[in-house]
Amino acid sequence: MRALIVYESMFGNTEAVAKAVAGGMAPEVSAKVVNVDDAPGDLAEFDLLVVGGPTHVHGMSRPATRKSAAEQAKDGVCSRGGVREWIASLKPVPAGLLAVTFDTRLDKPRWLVGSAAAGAAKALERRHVRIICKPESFFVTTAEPPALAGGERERAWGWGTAIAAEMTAKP
Ligand SMILES: Cc1cc2nc3c(=O)[nH]c(=O)nc-3n(C[C@H](O)[C@H](O)[C@H](O)COP(=O)(O)O)c2cc1C
Repeated sequence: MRALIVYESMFGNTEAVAKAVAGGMAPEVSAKVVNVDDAPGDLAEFDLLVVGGPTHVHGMSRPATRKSAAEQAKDGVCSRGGVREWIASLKPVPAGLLAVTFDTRLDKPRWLVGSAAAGAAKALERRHVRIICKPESFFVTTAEPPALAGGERERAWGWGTAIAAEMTAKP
């Protein structure tokens, strides 16, 4: 079973979550973790797609919000592109491809701060990809630059383990 984990990250937190999710999926699911800037357009070799991005202005990032993040990131950003644009650029996806989405965001009610993962799930569904569990959020602090909140790396690892168990469960 093969998974592709595509992440977008400005300050490194979503990247850290993506790597923890991959760690949690092993060894049942072999996960390839790629920055959205290097993400392939052909998904034929994968059974599961995991897409993660930072929440910007209540949803997936846009060029203007990434520019704003880049101005705050003293050491430069991890990603130049965004998952919104990558999903839109996908060629027809292989039939039967499954997906899950996650984001990083502030630890406040979703109605207040939004969720990039919810937007990414909807965008993938529009591309006829089946979402197999509800979008998940991992929390960052309000520090500058933001950092993963305590315990979130471990929670991401556990989320990866749960998804791998779901994928490999016998019917
Ligand atoms: C331009 C901008 C807009 C943001 N808007 C939101 C928001 O609407 N809701 C939220 O919870 N966090 C918001 N944040 C905080 C980001 O979610 C946070 O920077 C991100 O999760 C960090 O992940 P990264 O290190 O992978 O970039 C915003 C951050 C930036 C730079």
